Amino acid sequence: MEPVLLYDTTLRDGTQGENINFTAEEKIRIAQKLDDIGIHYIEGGWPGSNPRDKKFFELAKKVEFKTARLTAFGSTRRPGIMPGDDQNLQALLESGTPAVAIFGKTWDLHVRLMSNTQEENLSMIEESVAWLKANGKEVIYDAEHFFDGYRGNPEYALQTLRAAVRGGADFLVLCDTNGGTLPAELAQMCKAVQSALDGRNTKLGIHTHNDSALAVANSIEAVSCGAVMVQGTVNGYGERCGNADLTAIIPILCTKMGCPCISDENLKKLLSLSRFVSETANMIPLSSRPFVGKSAFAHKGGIHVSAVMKDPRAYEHMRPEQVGNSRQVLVSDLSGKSNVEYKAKELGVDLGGDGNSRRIVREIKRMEQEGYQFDAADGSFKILLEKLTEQFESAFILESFRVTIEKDREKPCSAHATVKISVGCQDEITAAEGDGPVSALDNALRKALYKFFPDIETMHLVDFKVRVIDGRSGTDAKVRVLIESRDQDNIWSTIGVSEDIIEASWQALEDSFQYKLAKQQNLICTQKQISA
Ligand SMILES: CC(=O)SCCNC(=O)CCNC(=O)[C@H](O)C(C)(C)COP(=O)(O)OP(=O)(O)OC[C@H]1O[C@@H](n2cnc3c(N)ncnc32)[C@H](O)[C@@H]1OP(=O)(O)O
Ligand SMILES: CC(=O)C(=O)O
Repeated sequence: MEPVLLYDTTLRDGTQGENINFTAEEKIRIAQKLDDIGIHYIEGGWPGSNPRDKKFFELAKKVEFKTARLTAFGSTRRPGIMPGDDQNLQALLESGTPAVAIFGKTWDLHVRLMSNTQEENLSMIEESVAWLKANGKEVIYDAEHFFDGYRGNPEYALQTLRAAVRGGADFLVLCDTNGGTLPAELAQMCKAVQSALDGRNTKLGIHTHNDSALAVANSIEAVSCGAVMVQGTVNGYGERCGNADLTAIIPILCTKMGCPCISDENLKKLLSLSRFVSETANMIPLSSRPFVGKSAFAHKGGIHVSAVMKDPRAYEHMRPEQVGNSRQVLVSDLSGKSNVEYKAKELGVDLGGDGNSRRIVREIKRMEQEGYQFDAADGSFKILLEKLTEQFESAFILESFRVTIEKDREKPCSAHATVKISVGCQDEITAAEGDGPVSALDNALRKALYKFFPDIETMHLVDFKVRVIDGRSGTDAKVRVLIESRDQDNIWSTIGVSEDIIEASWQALEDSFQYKLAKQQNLICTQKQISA
């Protein structure tokens, strides 16, 4: 199969997605990551559109890209003027990139919408491409609405492509702009283009949108039909339902189609690229995203885990490490002993025999029926395993706590907590305030523990989620509290369940501190073992 070139448009079409926004500096950082993974073309933005994209191309002049050709995006000239008089085309030259991409109209309906004539549209395409070529650019011609245009008026759609070929375009990119095309018809139309342009040396590319959830499938289909450039975005960000997701297309090409568009080493950076872009876009990474999502290789069903432990191929279509991901085993009421044994090993807990794992499975199922959800709370699960196998060593014991909330007419609520704990044979009582009751409890407990474990300072609560388990019972319903905590090395989650939200919060909070302190004790033991 001919090598396929990857064309990333995260920084242009990606930013046309709702809530996706990057500063010029962030765009540079993303471009460097894209270059680092081996993307061949990076579309940086539309310099004729806004000052931010203009600034990006100014900043990019100082960046050396290892693999990628930086590309500026724009449209054909406006009707009735010369290309040299068109500000948008001028801006493309000023961006100083080796390659440019321009889009033109393929669909006769759209030509009419512009109150343009079909002849003038053909001239706009040919002259704009020719002018950019005469100015030394590699030109990628995006045939906007190609598939809709071909469906409506195939002869005119082909004429627009021929105009781009006459202008000297290096690539003709067929765009499924509205994302409504199905793979089989897309394949037919790609083949029709190939036979209509037979003998001319223009290479075909594909640019698809995900409105029918088929952007990746359509891109892959086009490659099978001979397209040598695939356009897409990281995480599929883009206008409306998004663009073709490169985090799926790249591994499919590399591992399933015998088309190694990036090296095996670079493929391992895919998850990190995906996370970097979602982090920069301030978007929560989608767990179920194929290949790079947190759940992409997560096994919950007991039957699956039992088989995966014998041979991962049973329920994994590829090795997660190939894309930088890893296998996860989740524990829940759908677990069997295989889940528990796998997870215990991962968490470093010795279960001491088959009988124990069966007993633990029964206990998990009972507790999940009560409202616990262990696949979201590794920290509490580790503590539970240790308790059930009598290995748990409590760093502290709660003697009592008291929480009060005060509301004065004008002022916002204020919360105060008093906590009494014992550590070894010493008692400690502390009081603290907080923005709310859980924050007050957290502050009081932290203060009490600090005297014995100063390292507690490095730990912070980063997320607190409350979910009513069965809302039909009104205010008597049980609540589930999930707390996520972190220190300089780790993130862990803990859980509490009760009819009382403060009690549920305390359970999750206590587990969180116990987990941290056990981790610290383990470290001290390991260090002692090392120095001995
Ligand atoms: C399929 C795609 O994703 S194409 C990319 C779409 N992306 C964007 O639109 C984001 C960036 N866009 C912008 O910043 C602005 O729309 C600009 C600067 C390009 C143009 O702004 P304005 O001049 O105010 O025009 P406006 O956005 O209202 O309309 C677009 C104009 O471009 C014209 N146009 C559309 N496609 C093309 C084309 N391929 N070639 C030439 N002109 C075109 C339209 O006919 C319309 O012209 P009109 O103003 O004479 O009616
Ligand atoms: C060019 C482009 O972004 C499109 O047709 O969707």
